[in-house]
Amino acid sequence: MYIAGRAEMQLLDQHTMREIGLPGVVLMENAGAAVIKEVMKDFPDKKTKIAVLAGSGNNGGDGFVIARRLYDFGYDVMLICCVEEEAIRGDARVHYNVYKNRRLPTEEVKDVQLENAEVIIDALLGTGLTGEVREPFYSLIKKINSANKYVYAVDIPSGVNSNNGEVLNTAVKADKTVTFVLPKKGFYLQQGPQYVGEVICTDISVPPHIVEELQLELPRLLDVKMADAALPKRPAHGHKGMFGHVLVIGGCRQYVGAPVYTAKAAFHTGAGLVTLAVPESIYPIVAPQSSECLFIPLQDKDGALSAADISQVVDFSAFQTVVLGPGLGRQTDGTSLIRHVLDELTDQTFVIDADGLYFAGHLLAELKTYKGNVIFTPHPGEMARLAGLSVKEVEENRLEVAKQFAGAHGIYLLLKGHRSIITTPSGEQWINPFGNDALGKGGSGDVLTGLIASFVSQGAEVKDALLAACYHHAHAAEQLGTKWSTYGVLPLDIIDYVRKTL
Ligand SMILES: NC(=O)C1=CN([C@@H]2O[C@H](COP(=O)(O)OP(=O)(O)OC[C@H]3O[C@@H](n4cnc5c(N)ncnc54)[C@H](O)[C@@H]3O)[C@@H](O)[C@H]2O)[C@@H](O)CC1
Ligand SMILES: [K+]
Repeated sequence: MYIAGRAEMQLLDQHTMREIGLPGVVLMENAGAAVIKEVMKDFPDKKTKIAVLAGSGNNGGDGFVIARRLYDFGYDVMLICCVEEEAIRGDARVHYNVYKNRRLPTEEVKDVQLENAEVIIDALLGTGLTGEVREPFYSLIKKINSANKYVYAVDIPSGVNSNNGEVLNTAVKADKTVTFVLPKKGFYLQQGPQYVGEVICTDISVPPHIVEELQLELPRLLDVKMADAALPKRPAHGHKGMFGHVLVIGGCRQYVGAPVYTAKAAFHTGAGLVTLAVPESIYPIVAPQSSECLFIPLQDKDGALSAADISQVVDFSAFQTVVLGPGLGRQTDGTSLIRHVLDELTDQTFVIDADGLYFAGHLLAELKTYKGNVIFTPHPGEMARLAGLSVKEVEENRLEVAKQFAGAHGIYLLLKGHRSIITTPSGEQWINPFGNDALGKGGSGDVLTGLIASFVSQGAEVKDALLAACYHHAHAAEQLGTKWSTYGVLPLDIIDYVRKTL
């Protein structure tokens, strides 16, 4: 499914109204009907007291439809029209008039008693929000959030920017957001995820194929079906040679576990063979922890990898996927190391992670001319460094920064963080809506890198490997977080869960 921002939603709505000829008031009626369908499913008892708060724009217009239809189904409704009648215009005014012509009751804003309601429906502000939330909405949103009731957001929680998820001063904290046509980008960016609750995307008769017709380049939402289709297929007659050989280069005296997590994640999820190339001083510690792997101890200098001997010691032609970076540290001459590796690679997929990215920033031109696929997996801090931006700038423009960087340097980019973004060199993008704080722990990223390498080695296209890896990594965190708690899930638990549920 695609996700859209304000301008794209306006394009889709306008196209449906102007080119197709379906009037806006019909779309609004459908939008209201879609919301009450959800409410009636969740609260079948008609005695439920429901407060609908409506603003002046089309989001408010949806609110008038919702209140009318809930009355007609026999619910105990309180419509609070939060603006002066004269401010309501266009399609919203049509539905306001319909509501009034039906002689249905409205309540004054000053009399709002949300304590009496069991359910609150927020139809104050939708995709038309600009700037900080102003009065009277600011105070109303505060009231909604402190009322401690079940809250539905109509299209988007009021106060959340639909383009980038920014919440400037306040926003409704919804339990469920019933959104129209497509989920909004803001649900998955910046503060947005903290406000949307469960997202239900509904059809209001805007034809879904017009995204392609209008040639809109929209990011997509990663879903289970996509992740399933993206998993590499394993023929029953497959042998270890068919499932690929992953090389993991990394580790230093300080970070012994990181390369182990990457290697285990790769091997335990189907790679045929995994070799760990680590500094020889930590080899005696690493080897007993990962006896399923092959080893190449490399020269080291003060407990970190020395680049000097890698070309002589490693036969790179044996590997389908090379990972560089987990636990590498910054004491090594990482730039030379990457250069040596690049000299030896022919067309293997090259995954650069963690401190590998610290050095890779100096070699973007060389990486661009490399024949094989290159994958970068930065977190926002690493992304900021690579792109020459602040973390704030990255976080405020995650989709744009990722697209620009991947395109300019010809790499596949996984921009990590809550709601990771996958970008191909040609600019296709997916947002991963799964995952939780169980992944907020050292080692999680190393596991994710191992999953990516594993799936590439088993024959998945790079984009598919990224989709499958992100989904399974995040899904494991959600499942284990529910089964236990998000406090105690460890990187090895993630590997074990993915291993058992692929
Ligand atoms: N035909 C359409 O365009 C459809 C639109 N729909 C609804 O319409 C919404 C978009 O409608 P609009 O574009 O009219 O915009 P909104 O209804 O989201 O907001 C516009 C109104 O909010 C006020 N406003 C904007 N920023 C504010 C701020 N920071 N503080 C206080 N007030 C502020 C504006 O003055 C204006 O009155 C969608 O989110 C959706 O709910 C649906 O009814 C489906 C069809
Ligand atoms: K809203």
